[in-house]
Amino acid sequence: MNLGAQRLTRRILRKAHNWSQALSDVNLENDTDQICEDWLSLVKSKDTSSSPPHLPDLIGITSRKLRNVLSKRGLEGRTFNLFRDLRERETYTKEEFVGIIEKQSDFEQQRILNGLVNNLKVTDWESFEKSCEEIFDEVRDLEIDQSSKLDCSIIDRNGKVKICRLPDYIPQLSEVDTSLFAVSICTVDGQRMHLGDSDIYYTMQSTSKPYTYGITHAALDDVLHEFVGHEPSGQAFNKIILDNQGRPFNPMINMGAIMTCSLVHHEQPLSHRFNYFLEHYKKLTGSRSTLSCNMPVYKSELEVGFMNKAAVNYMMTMGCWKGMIQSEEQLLKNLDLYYQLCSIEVTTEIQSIMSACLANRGINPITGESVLPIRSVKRALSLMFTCGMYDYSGRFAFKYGVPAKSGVSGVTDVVIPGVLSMTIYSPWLSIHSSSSLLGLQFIDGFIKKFPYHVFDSRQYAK
Ligand SMILES: NC(=O)CC[C@H](N)C(=O)O
Repeated sequence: MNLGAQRLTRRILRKAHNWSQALSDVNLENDTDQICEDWLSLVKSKDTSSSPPHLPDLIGITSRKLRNVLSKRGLEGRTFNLFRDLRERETYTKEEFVGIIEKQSDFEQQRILNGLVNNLKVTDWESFEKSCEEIFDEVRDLEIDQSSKLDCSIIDRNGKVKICRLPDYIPQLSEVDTSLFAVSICTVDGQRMHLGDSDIYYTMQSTSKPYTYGITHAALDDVLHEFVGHEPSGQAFNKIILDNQGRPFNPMINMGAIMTCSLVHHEQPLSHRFNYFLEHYKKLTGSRSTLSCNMPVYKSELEVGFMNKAAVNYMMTMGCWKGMIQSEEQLLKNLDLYYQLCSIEVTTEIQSIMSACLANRGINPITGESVLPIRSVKRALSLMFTCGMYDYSGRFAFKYGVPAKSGVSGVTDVVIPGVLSMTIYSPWLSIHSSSSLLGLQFIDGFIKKFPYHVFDSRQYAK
């Protein structure tokens, strides 16, 4: 957090810093009955070596009570360091409790306070969650008629038949459990919701592209656009095509993403370059645990990615690297790096935090860390809006009006700037959009229910 933001946070904290008042809700969170029961069993227990405490002393604040209040508002206990410092069974007086809260970082204290006074992006979390669950259940129950290992048809929410297929051009991607379906949502205040198989790992594929772009843009600024454009191509993601200045059309399609990731630290060993991206990806997840590649998927792409090989050869022939690359070995290293980024494994729980950084000006809503500069986030979101869904981007923007990015593993990231992000995963791809059909269906239900289409003026109404 920069100095200005820290000062501001402190000021807000001091002003609203009546913890006693803020915590009154927690006290009302009535589990007094449980405490009485515990007390009675203590009194009745045979252990008379120490006299039982007075009942009123026990009716204080517990970690569990605070956790419950925050979780009803979408703030998960596991995202706070505070709960590591609090003992589960102990009951604290308000003063003791406040003392422990005040040991946490300013950012965390602000999050706790926001949770307690419900100063959050989604104020009626419980009904929001219920609506999302209803949409999720409706989409999960859509009729799927599987005609072969790779093909199926699905009757969508509007009763239309949609033909779907698994992306067998990367053989490992078709070796998947097609019944998987997961949605995770994360608001800019770090309120989170997970539905379905949200702890199952999949590879990010093209949903890595906005992050790779943001990280590269942060390092190189608009110089990067000397090598890659910003127009939608109107073509499939793997089409071999350059714009009228001889650049890949944009960083959201394969050619553009290969070019983008090749530009930073290109003189360094591949291991260093991969690690550079990985470290940034990790900060976006806000987690201390490592991220890694799915080896079979990575190898599968290397083995059979003939279109991408043709694409880099074509770009080389056309001088797209402007002399930066001299040999075939250097050329293929860039493709290798691109494949590594596509094969990074995440769950929707993890990825929704990454996309929430894009919704939140580049700041991780869980850790408070500023991971990407706002100017790079702005550009990444514009590109997602106009080019993120490949040759379906225009129709998607028209219908749903939100920045989004899809990947052939069946994942879709949606960002509603200043509000929330969602990551949806389900492997069946609509043959029209190369995007997850159930993902599109969830978005359809969500945007019909909540007016987040950028041109839906209801969301700006006072
Ligand atoms: N649309 C995608 O997700 C494509 C990514 C995939 N790794 C490829 O290069 O073809």
